[in-house]
Amino acid sequence: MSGVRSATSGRDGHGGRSSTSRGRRVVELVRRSTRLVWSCSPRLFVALVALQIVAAASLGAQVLVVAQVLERILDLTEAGVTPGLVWSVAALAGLMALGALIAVAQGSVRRLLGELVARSMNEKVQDVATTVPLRNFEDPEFFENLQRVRQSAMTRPFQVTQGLFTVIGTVASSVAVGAALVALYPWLLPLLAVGAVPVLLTSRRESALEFRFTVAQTTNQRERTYVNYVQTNRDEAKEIRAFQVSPWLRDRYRALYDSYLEALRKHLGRRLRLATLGQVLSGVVLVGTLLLLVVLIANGEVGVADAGAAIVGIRALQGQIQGLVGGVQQIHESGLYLDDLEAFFRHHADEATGPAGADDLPPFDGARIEKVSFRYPGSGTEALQDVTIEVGRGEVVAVVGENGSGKTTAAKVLAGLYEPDAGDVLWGETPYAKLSQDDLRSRVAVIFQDFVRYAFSATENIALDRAGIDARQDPAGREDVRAAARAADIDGALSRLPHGYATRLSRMFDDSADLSGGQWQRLAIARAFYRDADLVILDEPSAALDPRAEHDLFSSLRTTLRGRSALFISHRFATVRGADRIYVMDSGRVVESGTHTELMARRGLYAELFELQAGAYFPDGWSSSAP
Ligand SMILES: Nc1ncnc2c1ncn2[C@@H]1O[C@H](COP(=O)(O)OP(=O)(O)OP(=O)(O)O)[C@@H](O)[C@H]1O
Repeated sequence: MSGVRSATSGRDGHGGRSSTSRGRRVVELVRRSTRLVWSCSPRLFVALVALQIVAAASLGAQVLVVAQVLERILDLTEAGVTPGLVWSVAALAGLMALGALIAVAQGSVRRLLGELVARSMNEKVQDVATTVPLRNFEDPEFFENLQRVRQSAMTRPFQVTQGLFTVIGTVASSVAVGAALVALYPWLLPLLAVGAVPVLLTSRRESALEFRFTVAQTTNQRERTYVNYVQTNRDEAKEIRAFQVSPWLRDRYRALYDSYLEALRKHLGRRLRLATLGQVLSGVVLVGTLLLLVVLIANGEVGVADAGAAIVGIRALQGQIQGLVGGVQQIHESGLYLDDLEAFFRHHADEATGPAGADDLPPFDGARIEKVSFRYPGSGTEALQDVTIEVGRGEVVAVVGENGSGKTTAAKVLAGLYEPDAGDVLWGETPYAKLSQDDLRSRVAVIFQDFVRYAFSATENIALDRAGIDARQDPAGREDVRAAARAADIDGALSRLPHGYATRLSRMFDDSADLSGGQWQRLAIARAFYRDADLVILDEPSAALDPRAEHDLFSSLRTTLRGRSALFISHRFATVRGADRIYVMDSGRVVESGTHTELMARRGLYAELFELQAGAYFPDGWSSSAP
């Protein structure tokens, strides 16, 4: 992640760059923006450029027609209203109307293009976020970068599009109006160009300030978003009320916002001072140009009609140059974010691809983690130390241990979600690292304690898109989806929903329904059963189940698995008894393993925990002959 940081920090666009390299940077940014926008829709790109050219030509023509109109108006007393005057006025009105119409069309096309560019960038960010190794999500710096690029991907590509077309349009219009001005008086144009320089320079500095401000505020922004989310999210709503947390959260939100606003005020003050400096200097040059025009009229070197048209032209050109400066500023400002986005994509591209020339996944013949150690990024202690856990073909294996002993971490390593720092993770005898991650994921089904409750239909929640589009809307549920639901004993409840399997499971949307905690858990188990995986990993699958459901689940587990292997984590020793092998974890290590009978005979940690739990049911003393 530090790579992303270094790719963005210090890139303020100034840093002692010469004006040639600054010019090159703008050209390079225009080239990249053009490529980006073009790749999203060549057709709209061409349409927009064509519109810009027509708009520019109409603006240049307007200046010349104004000269004609003024000349004929000055002739009015001698010649009266001539057809030439009427035609000139009509041409001027027509050109102005055309300009206005083109502006409306440009607005629409720009908006569409902007959305297409934003979609493409957002999809790239989503691709990275959903494919990088899970370990990244343990790293605050990754989150920070992800948050920033996610935000920039939403708005900045749109701005690049806007900026690019503003530049194209204003350059074309400036050329057209400039040509008209040169025709009226050759020296006006260079003077006006000089006037634009101060604004150009200060606007570049403003862009750099803006980027630095955004980067500096990312942490604050993330925390505000989180506090806002907690206060407005459905899952948190009950606890917020029960624990009366809202005043504390509100204060926290307010404090974060205050600190952001203070920084924003300072930042805006700096931008305003810079903008004022640029505008004042450019204004001085413009006043000089207009005074020159007055002198030229007084000396009779320029006619009154031409001078009038020149003033109209200068006004138009000034508008174009300001637009050009704004466009360059927009591109430059967004360019810094584009760099940031591209650095993020580049940095994570290799991670997402997995091993080159991955081996074919051999038929399943057991999987194991062997002498594995693992430390979470930024954590001082090892979550796993020298851990070996094996699941043979057709075996049902359990992992038990106290909170924080490393069970979930071991399951994630076995599922191929975390790479260990030391030791091996093997599919049969092939290390996971040599296998295609996609193939591996398709052969392992994992249900975590905190499985996701998708606000989609029941079918989609089980099949996760594998059932096909039609099945999602089918209240009766497709047979394979129902078979998985039956195995997890949730078919009845889903069939009774208002739209059966097509019911959307969330109260967030109209015409939807929600399930109880235990029903959700059964649905998650159905999700694991639905996948045709060789290895099923269930992390506390029965935590929310009632005793009957739990008994049913485990008594039928082997039948349901139909010869597939399973590793399950549980705190309930009654469910663990029937496992082929039980691993007992303590402080990141496997301290015991064996069958229930073997472990009880050892009189170690397993026997202690088992008897502790059993004792709660049999306070007068538990014996292995108890029911
Ligand atoms: N994302 C994380 N970042 C840093 N440390 C973590 C993270 N997740 C877990 N840990 C730490 O790793 C150790 C093992 O956690 P793990 O979740 O594997 O335990 P567990 O046995 O599954 O616990 P439980 O029974 O409470 O679910 C704990 O000390 C925990 O604090």
